[in-house]
Amino acid sequence: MAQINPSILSADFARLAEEAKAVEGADWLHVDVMDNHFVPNLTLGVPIVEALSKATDTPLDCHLMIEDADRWAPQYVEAGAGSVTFHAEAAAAPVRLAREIRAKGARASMALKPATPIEPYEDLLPELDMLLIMTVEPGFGGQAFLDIMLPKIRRTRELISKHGLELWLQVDGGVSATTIERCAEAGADVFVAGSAVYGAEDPAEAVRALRAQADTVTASAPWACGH
Ligand SMILES: O=C(CO)[C@H](O)[C@H](O)COP(=O)(O)O
Repeated sequence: MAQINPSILSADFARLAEEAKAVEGADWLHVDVMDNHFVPNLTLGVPIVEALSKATDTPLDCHLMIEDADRWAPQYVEAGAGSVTFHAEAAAAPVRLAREIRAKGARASMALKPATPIEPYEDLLPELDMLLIMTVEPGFGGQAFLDIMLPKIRRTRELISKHGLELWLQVDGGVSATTIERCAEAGADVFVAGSAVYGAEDPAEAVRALRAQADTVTASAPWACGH
């Protein structure tokens, strides 16, 4: 089954609790943490994640687009995140960090910017619960999907299969009704969607429609693990 994670980057930040409730039924709520250093945008931090985790039953999938991930990521687990994604480009000790996130009780995930290849990280995959392939340059919602990322998604799926891992493969950026099937065909099974969900008249229905569309592909994929 495909998972759809609405990105609150496209929500109304003055009504975050209501916006979180508007997508209950989604698998996870994707929370974009940006520090204006790793990416040229600034969003939210630990106190808001803590408040959001109390405001919704949907588990939080925190995507840290921040420098010094080794220092900050564990604090997002303590704030209530069920999954914490750090960037490979921002972590000094990714293995130690993934182990620390898992030891604190959350799923550990690592993200790759578009220009970062997967191959140097092959041996780290067993340390992770999810790998995030960015399909836009991180920093802003509403950007056009980068088709040139499809081969990387395909190669990552092959590595996951080769090692027999139950690693989730997430894509983030420009995911919509127009692009989700291409991502699923390439091997993604977790889809972050910001503007395609929060820009819709009925965000909960947009989540259902995207999931159904992705499932037309993932349901018959040899690697689908039914999570
Ligand atoms: O991480 C992100 C940007 O860095 C966002 O999650 C992503 O861009 C979602 O927005 P959209 O679906 O509108 O592209």
